[in-house]
Amino acid sequence: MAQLLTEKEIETQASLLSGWTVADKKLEITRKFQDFIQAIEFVNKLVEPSESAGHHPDIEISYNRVKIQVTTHDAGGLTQKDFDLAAVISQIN
Ligand SMILES: C[C@H](O)[C@H](O)[C@H]1CNC2=NC(N)=NC(=O)C2=N1
Repeated sequence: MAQLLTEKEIETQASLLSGWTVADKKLEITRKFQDFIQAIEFVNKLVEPSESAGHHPDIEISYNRVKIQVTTHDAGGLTQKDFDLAAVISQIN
């Protein structure tokens, strides 16, 4: 099982992620798109990297907004897997 990160490690790594917040042991970002179709197109782009990583975000879609939360459920908090996936998601438009 992936190792939980320390508070210091979380703080350091979160500072490198633009637009993400840390709350309740999760990384979170909300992206806003032109419309529902573009929001769904973005969500579909999350499939491949998530499957490749074997690590999957929690996704909430509200019309043109997509809220993404990443945490390691198996470990009960934030691990390196979460920051790695968040960095990949940050590159997707
Ligand atoms: C067996 C499978 O690899 C695990 O259940 C994976 C699947 N995807 C996952 N995704 C996330 N975000 N957290 C996990 O703990 C997790 N576990």
